Parts: sequence; structure tokens; C-alpha cells
Amino acid sequence: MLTTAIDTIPQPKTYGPLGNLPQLDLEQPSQSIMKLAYEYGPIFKLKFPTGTGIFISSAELVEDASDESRFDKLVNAPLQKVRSFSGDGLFTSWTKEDNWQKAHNILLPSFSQSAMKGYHSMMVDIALQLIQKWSRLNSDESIDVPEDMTRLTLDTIGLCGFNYRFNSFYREKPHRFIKSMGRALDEAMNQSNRLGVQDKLMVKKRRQFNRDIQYMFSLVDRIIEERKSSDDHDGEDLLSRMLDCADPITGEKLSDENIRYQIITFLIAGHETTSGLLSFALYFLMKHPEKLANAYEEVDRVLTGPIPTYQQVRQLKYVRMILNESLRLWPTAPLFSLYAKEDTVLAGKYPLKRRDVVNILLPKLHRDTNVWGDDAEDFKPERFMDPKKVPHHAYKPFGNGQRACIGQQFAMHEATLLLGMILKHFELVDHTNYQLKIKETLTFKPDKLTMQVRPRESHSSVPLSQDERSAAVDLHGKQSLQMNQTVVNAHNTPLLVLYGSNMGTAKGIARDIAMTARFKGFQCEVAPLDEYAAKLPKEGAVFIITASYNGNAPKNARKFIKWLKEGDTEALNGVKYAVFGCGDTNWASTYQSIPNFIDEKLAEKGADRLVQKGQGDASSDFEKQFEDWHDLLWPVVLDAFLLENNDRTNHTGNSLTVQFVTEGHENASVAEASYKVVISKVLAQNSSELVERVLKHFALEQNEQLIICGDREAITHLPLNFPVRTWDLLKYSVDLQKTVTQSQLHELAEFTVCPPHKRELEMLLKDQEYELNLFKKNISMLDLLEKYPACELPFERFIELLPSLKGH
Ligand code: HEM
Ligand SMILES: Cc1cc2nc3c(=O)[nH]c(=O)nc-3n(C[C@H](O)[C@H](O)[C@H](O)COP(=O)(O)O)c2cc1C
Repeated sequence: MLTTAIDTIPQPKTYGPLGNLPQLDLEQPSQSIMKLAYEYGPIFKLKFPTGTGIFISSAELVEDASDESRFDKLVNAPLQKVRSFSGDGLFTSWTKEDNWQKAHNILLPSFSQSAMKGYHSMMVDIALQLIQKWSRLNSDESIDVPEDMTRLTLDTIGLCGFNYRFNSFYREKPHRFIKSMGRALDEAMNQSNRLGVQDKLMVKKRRQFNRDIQYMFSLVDRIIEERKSSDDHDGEDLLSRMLDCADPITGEKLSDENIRYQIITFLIAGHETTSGLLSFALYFLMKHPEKLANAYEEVDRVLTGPIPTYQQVRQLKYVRMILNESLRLWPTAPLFSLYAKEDTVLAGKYPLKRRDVVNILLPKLHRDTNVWGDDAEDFKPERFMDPKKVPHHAYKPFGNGQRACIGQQFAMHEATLLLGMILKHFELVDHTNYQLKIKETLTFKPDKLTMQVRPRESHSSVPLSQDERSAAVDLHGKQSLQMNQTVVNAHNTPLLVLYGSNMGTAKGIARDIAMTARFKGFQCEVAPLDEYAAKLPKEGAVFIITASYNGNAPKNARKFIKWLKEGDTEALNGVKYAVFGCGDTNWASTYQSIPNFIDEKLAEKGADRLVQKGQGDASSDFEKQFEDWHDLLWPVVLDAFLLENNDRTNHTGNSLTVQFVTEGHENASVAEASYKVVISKVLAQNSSELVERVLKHFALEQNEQLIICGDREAITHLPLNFPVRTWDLLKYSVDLQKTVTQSQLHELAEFTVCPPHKRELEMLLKDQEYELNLFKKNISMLDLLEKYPACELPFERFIELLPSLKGH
């Protein structure tokens, strides 16, 4: 007979039917278990009224338990109680329940990297509310940190997920949802620690629990009803996906009941843990002035505009490291549970029976000195400097494998953005010399942490008004224009861009590349890899952008991989290809496994690799890694097909070219690029009247899309190589009102075809004339263009000559 772990693993003394319950401080159960871990070592067992569980906390044991072929998520006793209000939502469902896989498939795309760009402006909206609130405080007023972080994270998930505004910053007391949810979570945890009979006696508590659940249901049902009855069905938020999308595998949609559970799940999971993370990060920064100084240095260097852009948030490396390190020492979801799917032996030492329960005790795992070193207890963000050196099997704040946190990128983007903004604006004051005490519900938070803030003198800036915020937010991407660009001198070399993607990152990149390629004159098609299994064309080029999932292919690349592995592949001589892999070093052992496989296999079968494989790591600077590869790619590809760079086929002697795009082709990023223009310049804009005059002069439409091509190094103030709305370009990027300079005047004269007018303009070039007639009167280039219709200055040159808009 197999000896089970339950017989051989150390266990503290038990107390009759209560088992080890008396060893737990019910106010702080996870911290009590942590203490036991220091006493009993990396593996021990505890018996509770609800069953017996093993607790593990060494890297070696956790690495083995992370094997998803042998262990799966256990919906543990507290989570089973939480099911009273979150049902079979993603967090509290068993993997084998149909609704888990279905919801997972439907909702994953909403958490892809490209989806974060869509949420960015809404996150900024809420973050600005906090910054404004803090900037209005008197210097002796103290801030309840976890309370304000909770306001922020609840409002953020409400807005990004469901377009619902909790408006927590406009309320004295937290929203009632927070109260009901907090009480219900407390009660769920307490119920799981009570004996059945004790529980039955708690009539009042049970009634309150039911009332809280009813309140949460009613709020959520209202959100669903409002959305169903509104005309706005084209949103891309979570609720839209829940209501409209079908599981790509089964073709089934989510039921109304399940949608209710999912919304509650996201409202809970989407804010409790992130607010704790932000609170701990602020605590650590207040206590570590030297780390705080590093963070200030980074924020001052990166966040140069009034509102952080998506890209800038991605560049806040040190701030991210601070968050990672905070999650190491105080992972806000401190424990997750697994069960053995079959009889097995843990780490080759501990025999387990099917269904034996293993709990991963994160705060202790994250302090395993064998992996993290003797200074494991110290706060050192630098541990996360090199993602390759992070021991991922000893760092699991977001859980494991397919049941890992779906909202990880959401949480990290939101937290990096906010922490960056707080640091940009404020000095942090530890006015009570706070001593850390941890409050536990299902999550960890610093208990009663307060601080004061002072505006940073050298960086104080005017908080934005509501209107300016709206301007930043309005364009968050609602419009998604379909368009087809007209390319001058297209050579029509075929280019096939294939992707393997579950969540949309690889697909988004494939589309972006295709847009650039069309622009360079290629005849381009974008498709999932599976559509081209055994069909790779030998004409033109093939680019492959793909992710990996636990070492396996994304769903729409499985056939392709099978074909490469087993298929009767004839020699692929003549196929010209390039591969870019989307991966994440969190999955260290299978990092980039699928793109690597494809890249190597194609070469092995005789295909020509055009350029070295590129790879992006979602836990590192993905965008930069992609850009670096993209910059390498095009010269090589153009060379291989003996092509000229077509970007400038429309060249007029300017260093810029402008191409107008017309409708009809698939594309994603118009609104986004327009938004980029807006957000980076939100404080400065030209008047609408000025913009209309320019449109009229050049006979342009305000909603027309154009792409400006030019050298990114040389021209920094214009949105280059992306489609933008003409209106946005003119309103936010260039200064239309600036007095004409003498060199601009010189160009105007050059472009003037009517000799008398040309002469007049040349006269004005003389210093005195210029001073008197133009400079003193503040005459702009636009004024002159209107006055001299014979001046045929092209639009692209006009844009190029104008200075950047810096605010009047
Ligand atoms: C710092 C912030 C966060 C931390 C530390 C965290 C941690 C975790 C952990 C440890 C799990 C796995 C639990 C288990 O195995 O039982 C998990 C799952 C989950 N998290 Fe998060 N989370 C965070 C933020 C978020 C956010 C912002 C969202 C939503 C927007 C979210 C939604 C979820 C969901 C839906 C699951 C269940 C996924 C599934 O099983 O399919 N989390 N989270
Ligand atoms: C459940 C899960 C498993 C993953 N497994 C791997 C992996 O084995 N190797 C890897 O490099 N990246 C892995 N990743 C990271 C994804 O490949 C990466 O985020 C990629 O950008 C996703 O692309 P997509 O949005 O196009 O699907 C995994 C991500 C998730 C959510």
C-alpha cells in the first residue's frame, strides 16, 4: 500500500475535532501558517474541520507541484464559500467545469497586451482623480492609503471592464459595493473556519451575508440590463465580450447567470489584490529612501508630458521592479491550493494520494533563502533587474499555469501607471513612523497605513480639469476604422503574415506589420498559421508571429505545428521567412518554445531565413524588443527582393511624405494613433476655428486618415508612420498660430507661382519689413497662405515647417 504524505509529513499537535484550528489566529490565518512554516520547515500538514492540507514553501517542492499534468487548482474551503456569490466565475470554478474553459477562451483576448493599450486612457482617467484629490489636501491632512488605493482599483476595473463609474473619489465613504463585498468575503472566510454546528447558530451573520449577496447581485444585474438596453453594443470591454462573444471552440456563449458571476468575480479579483499591492509598494518606498530616490530619477526621466502615455508606462522599469519586489515580500494573494490528480510522489520524496491537497504558501516561498539568498527578507527591487535571473519557480504571486491570474498585465499596467504618477507629483511623508501590521481578508493589506504627501516643488504641475481629462479619454479607441491605404508605386510583392495567437498580441503585431508592408508596396495577407499548414507559398515572403502556451501551440497554430512535426513536408526550398516570437519568461522552461520550433524546423526543411528570429518577452520591454527586430527586418527584406524603400515614393523634396488612406481594408490602430497624438498634447491645442481654416485651405476633410512618413530620429513631435485623423493632427500636434519665421517665409515665396505675389513675399523677407508687417502683427503661415492663394505649398511641407505645439 502506498504510504500517503498525510502519514509522513510533520504536523503540529491537534485538538480533537478542531484539529489544528486552535493554532490559527482567525484574524490572521495566513500569517499564523507562515509562522508554522518557520517552525516546521518547507512542508507540513494541518487538519481543519473542512479537511487536511499540506503546506509547502520551498522552491524545490513548489516547482514540482507546478506540474499541471499532475496537479490542478483546488477550489479550497474559503473559495467554496465565496462561490455563494461568484458561482462558477473564473476564479472560483473547477478547471473541469464547462464554464471555466468557456469563459477563459472568451475573456483571454481582453487581457492581451494590445488590450492594455485600449484600457490605458481609462486607467489614466481614474488615476488623475486620485492625483487631483491628493493635490488639494492640506499638508497636515493624512491619507488612508489602502482606502484610496481601493477607490482607485475598484473604479478602474468598473470603468475598463463594464463602463461603470463607481465614482469613489466623489464619495466620503466607500461605495456600498465595497462594504458588502468586504463583509461577504470576511464571512466566507470565517464560515470556512467554523464547525458546521457553530455556523448554524450564527443566524444574524447569515442574514447579513445574504443581504450583502443580494445587494451585489442587484448592482450587477443593473449593469447588465443597462448595457443590454443601450444602443452602444460595439464596445470592446469585458461586458461586451461576455454578452456578444462565443467560445471559439464550442461556439457557445456565456449564460446570463454566468455573466453575473463573472462580473462579481472581476470586481472582486480585479481590485482587492491590486490595491494591496499599491499600498505595500508605497509603504516600502516610504521606508527605503534610497530606492525612492531611484524611482524619482526614473519617473522624472520618463514621464515628461502632462499625462503618461502607454509607451512611457512600459518604460518605467524601476517602478515595475518595485512592484515585483513588493509582491515578493507581501504577495497580496498569499496562498493558492492544488490537488493531486492521481497518486503521485511530490519532488520524488513525498508520496501523495489522488485528491490530496497541497497549499502553496507564497510569502514563505518568496523568502526561500536557497533561491533568494540570505538577504531574502530585505526589500531589494534590483533582484528583478534582469528577468532572466528571476527564479520563476520560487516567485508565483499570480498563481500557476493555466489557472494563473488572467489580470496580471492589467494589474501591473494599472499599478505602474499610478505609482509613476504619484511619484511624479508628490513627496511621501511617513508622518506616523508607521509600523507594518497586516490585515487579512482573502488578501493581504497593510493595516491602517496612512501617509501625507507634499507637492514636489520642482515638478509641481497643474492638475487637469475635467474637460481636459475628457479630451484625453474620449478617444480611447471607440472608433475602429476599416481602411485601405492607397500606395503610390506599389510593387505588389506577395507577403503573407501568419500568426499563432490566443489573446491577440501576436495577431495585433501581424496586422501592424501588414499595414507597414502595404505601405511599402507589398501585396499583403494576414491569416492564422493553421490556414497555411502544408501550404507555405514560395513566392514572396512569409512572416510568422506566434506565442506559446505552456510549451504548446496557440489554438490557431496547432495544425501548423502538427504538420511541421509529423506531416509529410516536402522540402521547403524557396520559402523565404522571418519569425517573431511573443513569449513570457514567467514560463521559463518553455519560453519561446513554439516560435523557436518553427524557426528551426523551417530552416531544417530548406526554407530561407531572411532575418534572425526576433523575440519579445511580456515580462520585459516587449515593445522595444519588437521595435528593434522590426528595424532590422525591413532593410533585409527589401534587399532580398531587390526593392527600394517605397515609403517616399510621393516625395516632394520634403523629408516628410503624407499618404491618405481610403476605406476598405482591415486595420486596427487609427483611433489609437489619433489618441496618442491627443494624449501627448492634451494640455495644448489649436482652436477649432484655426483647424477649420487649414482644412479649408488644403481642401481636406476632418475625418480623413493620413499617414505621415519620416525619420523618427529627426522628427519627434509628429505622429509618424501611423494613421491619424487629420483633425487630431492639426488640433494637437503642430502650432498653427505661431508667427511666421523668415525661413518659413522664404519657403512660401519659393512655392508661390504668381510672380507679383512671389515678389511681395520676397519683399517681406527684408528685416524691417518682416519686423513691421509680420512679426509685430503676429502673422502666421496660415494667414499668409490664405492671403496668397498662388502659394502652392504642399500640405506635408506645411506640417513639417510648423513647430510643435507647446501651449500658448
Ligand atoms: C496584484 C494584483 C493581483 C494579484 C496578486 C493576483 C493574484 C492572483 C492569483 C494568485 C490567482 C490564482 C488563484 C488560484 O490559483 O486559486 C489569480 C487568479 C485570477 N485573477 Fe488575479 N491577481 C491580481 C490582479 C487581478 C486583476 C486586476 C484581475 C482582473 C482584472 C484579476 C483576475 C483574476 C481572475 C479572473 C483569476 C482566475 C483565473 C482563472 O482561474 O482562470 N486578478 N489572481
Ligand atoms: C497560460 C499561459 C501560458 C503561457 N505559456 C508560455 C510559454 O510556455 N512560453 C512562453 O514563452 N510564453 C508563454 N506565455 C506567454 C504568452 O505566450 C505571451 O503572453 C504572448 O504574448 C501571448 O500572445 P497572444 O496574445 O497572441 O496569445 C503563456 C501565457 C499564458 C497566459
